[in-house]
Amino acid sequence: MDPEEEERPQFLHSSISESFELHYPPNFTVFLRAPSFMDALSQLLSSHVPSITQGIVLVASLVSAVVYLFLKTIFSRGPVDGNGNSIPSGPIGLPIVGSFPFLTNYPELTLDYWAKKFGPLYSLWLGNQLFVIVSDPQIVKDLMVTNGAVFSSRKEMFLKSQTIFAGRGITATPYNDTWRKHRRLATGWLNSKAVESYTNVLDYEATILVKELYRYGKAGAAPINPQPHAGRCSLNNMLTITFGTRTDSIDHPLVSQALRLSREFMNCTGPVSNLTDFVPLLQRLPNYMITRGKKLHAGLVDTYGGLVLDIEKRINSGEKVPDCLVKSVLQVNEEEKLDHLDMAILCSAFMIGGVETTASIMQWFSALIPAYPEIQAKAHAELDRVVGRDRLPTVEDEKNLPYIHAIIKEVERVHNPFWLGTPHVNTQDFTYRGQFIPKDTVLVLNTYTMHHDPARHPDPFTFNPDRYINDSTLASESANLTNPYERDNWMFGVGRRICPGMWVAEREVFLAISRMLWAFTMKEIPGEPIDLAEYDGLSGRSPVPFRIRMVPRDDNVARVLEI
Ligand code: HEM
Repeated sequence: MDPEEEERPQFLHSSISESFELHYPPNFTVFLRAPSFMDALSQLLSSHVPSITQGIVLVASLVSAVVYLFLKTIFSRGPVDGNGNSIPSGPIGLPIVGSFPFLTNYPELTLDYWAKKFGPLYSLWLGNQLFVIVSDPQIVKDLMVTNGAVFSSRKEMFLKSQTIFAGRGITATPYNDTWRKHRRLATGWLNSKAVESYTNVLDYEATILVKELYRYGKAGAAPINPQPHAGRCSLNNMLTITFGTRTDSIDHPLVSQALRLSREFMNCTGPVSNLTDFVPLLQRLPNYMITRGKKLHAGLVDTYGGLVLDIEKRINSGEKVPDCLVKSVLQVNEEEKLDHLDMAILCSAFMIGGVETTASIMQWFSALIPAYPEIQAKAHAELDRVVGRDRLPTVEDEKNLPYIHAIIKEVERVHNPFWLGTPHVNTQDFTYRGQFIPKDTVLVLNTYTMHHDPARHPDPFTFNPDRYINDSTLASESANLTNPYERDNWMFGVGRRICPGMWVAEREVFLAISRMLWAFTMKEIPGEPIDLAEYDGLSGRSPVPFRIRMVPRDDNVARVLEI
């Protein structure tokens, strides 16, 4: 490692960047450490830019930077309201692309750095789009909950909303009647009462998960990567709820197909990751990201639209089809007036929103926990006391397992799959504490900063489940606390767009994690360190592949699992 780099504090400002008077974040050091402008440019193009077209735009923007620095002293950085209140302060950014080049790798670190510099409400430009970054629970509540009628829309992003979801899909639709209809249909299948009706499915899949980990890990004798197994567990839950079907092994073709589609979605649609979304010119030029978006759209419609057609055919031929989202929506379709594409995209939103997310928490748990034998020992003691060794933990046990509950909350705090949530948009001009937020601003929930706030979570970079030991709330209860500083974490978002899948997700994750802990001692493999800093996915994060040893705790495991 470069000794200079070793000594440099993570977020130290470079004197060169200071002299440019721009607010360069840490990943701008790619320029500062390069021997020449051309080297820097080629590094930028190779490491940060997904297509040549975007590269050309970046070159143009760099060449005009000098002119811009001069002009910026003449022009203000954003609009003002009728009373002269201006938009929140923030980094100046580059011409044309704004702050985009600083946000491509680990955007949460850059946004956290700027939150410390500009405060809990700051703005930045990406291309022609204004963003406001919110990093304080009270401000989040004031804007996105108390003023939820204003701050609950979505920006129709070119790639995610228009290309991949074709203007449909609950996650990406603006705050309008189409969204209300899709949200009503979704919550009908995801509310707490509905979850009770299919908890047996979640229970079954969690048991299968543990059996598979036992079998593929050869009862602790062989190293295992738990990721595909966690992925299939989440996938089967969503397949059953949505289509009344499931896969029978990780080798089933639908497993790789569904996980590939979810991963590609996560890689194409980070809230701040596509220059194509913010530079209209790029939307008219041949562009690698557009090709990927179109291919992904076709893949989703083929796969999930195909499953919808299959159910429709079976119903029409008089076959008995298990209860599921698609069946119930088809039955009321006369009045709901959803066409085939609507159905395909609604189902895609379930399969994307409900698979990589819960699987990600199980994966981060499996990647983290081997490094903490003392935490596992405490969890084992609690499980043995409350559940014993003759059965698996069940949903009914959860309230009596505060330490397991706390471990899960702590994993979610340190490894939220969505550091930047799914951004909201305001449908009216709004002035908050003397700062102007014009209509159509994109609001990003900066959960990385909030989850690492030392005032709320002392010693925030330490994995310490004890910090949640007295918090018995479910995620849905915690999200409704009057004092937003007491909320457990911000993983499920906020306000009227809060994740409608949180009841099913929480139950699914509890069953999987409590059973893994009940069955195994999870161990690191000597010489195979697990990388917790790197991750896959721009919008939803999962750990990069790793292997561990999952050693059955005793002979009761095989007996109870009937292996
Ligand atoms: C650990 C698991 C999960 C996490 C971390 C998660 C996170 C999120 C987040 C951050 C949002 C955006 C909220 C906002 O706009 O403020 C969201 C929305 C959504 N989630 Fe989840 N989610 C999870 C599981 C699920 C599951 C199991 C489903 C089931 C289908 C689901 C379905 C949805 C849908 C449909 C939306 C769109 C809501 C809307 O725009 O109105 N999610 N989720």
